[in-house]
Amino acid sequence: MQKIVDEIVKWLQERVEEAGLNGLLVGVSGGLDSAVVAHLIQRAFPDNSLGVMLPLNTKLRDMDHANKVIERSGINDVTIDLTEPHEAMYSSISKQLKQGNAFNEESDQLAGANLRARLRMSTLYTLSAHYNYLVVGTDNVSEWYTGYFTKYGDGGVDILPLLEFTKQEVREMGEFLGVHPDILGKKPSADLWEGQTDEDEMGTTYDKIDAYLKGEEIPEEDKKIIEDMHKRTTHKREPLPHFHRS
Ligand SMILES: Nc1ncnc2c1ncn2[C@@H]1O[C@H](COP(=O)(O)OP(=O)(O)OC[C@H]2O[C@@H]([n+]3cccc(C(=O)O)c3)[C@H](O)[C@@H]2O)[C@@H](O)[C@H]1O
Ligand SMILES: Nc1ncnc2c1ncn2[C@@H]1O[C@H](COP(=O)(O)OP(=O)(O)OP(=O)(O)O)[C@@H](O)[C@H]1O
Ligand SMILES: [Mg+2]
Repeated sequence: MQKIVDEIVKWLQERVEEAGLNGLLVGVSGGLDSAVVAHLIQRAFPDNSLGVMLPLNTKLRDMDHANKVIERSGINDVTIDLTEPHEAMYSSISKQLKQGNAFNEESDQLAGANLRARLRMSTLYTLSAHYNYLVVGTDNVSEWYTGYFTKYGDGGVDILPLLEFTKQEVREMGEFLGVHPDILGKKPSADLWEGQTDEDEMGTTYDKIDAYLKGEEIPEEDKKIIEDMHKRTTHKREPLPHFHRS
């Protein structure tokens, strides 16, 4: 694990040098993926890395976990509360839709949820321009393959150090880096709505996705869910379709 960590740290340093910028930042949620990235970028740039906490009706437990990440990694930090901006933007869009089309709490849950991820992205890029830092993404291969991220939200980043690692490998890296056991053991969640967990929403588990990606046999129904997700989200992984002049 030491070798992989050293290689990622060097790769991060090279990306910053190549870009001619000063350092790196990441959104710290209190979840595992961003915890691992926070530790890695702190190692790459001890004085020029930033963990950004962006609560949005965030539960105390997750704030506590995010603070543990900041403490244990030793990364510089900033907190910007997005609860009010999200409420203002969501209700304003809803009000200005034509009558009868206004957002409905239930059916537009996903629209409001994805707006959270995109507000976080906008905030990270505002800080990125201020500090001259690259925005580091946290996607692992399991999320990437299934497209389980918001296009231009948490998927809107500059570089992806964990893209070739499964969720289980990210957990092992977290153990090695000294991520708090409460974070290593908790259920992955996008926290886009109350009680959301990745595995409930997807209808399959990271263990099954990881096994599928390693070419192992998994139950037919899980295989179908994974393949359907992959197909439906192809557009998120491809270059933008554009019209070709004849
Ligand atoms: N074929 C196509 N070609 C080009 N573009 C296409 C398209 N189909 C849809 N689109 C566009 O894509 C949009 C839908 O994609 P998107 O906006 O991403 O939304 P969508 O994939 O519907 O939802 C995002 C999913 O990622 C999950 N998520 C989000 C954020 C963080 C995490 C986490 O793990 O932390 C998880 C979230 O819970 C949800 O299940 C459509 O509104 C449309 O604009
Ligand atoms: N409250 C938050 N503050 C700052 N960044 C956030 C917040 N919520 C989500 N993010 C960003 O969005 C990314 C995607 O969330 P995701 O849930 O996939 O990762 P995670 O929370 O780090 O790990 P896990 O998947 O185990 O919950 C996070 O890694 C983080 O960079
Ligand atoms: Mg999470």
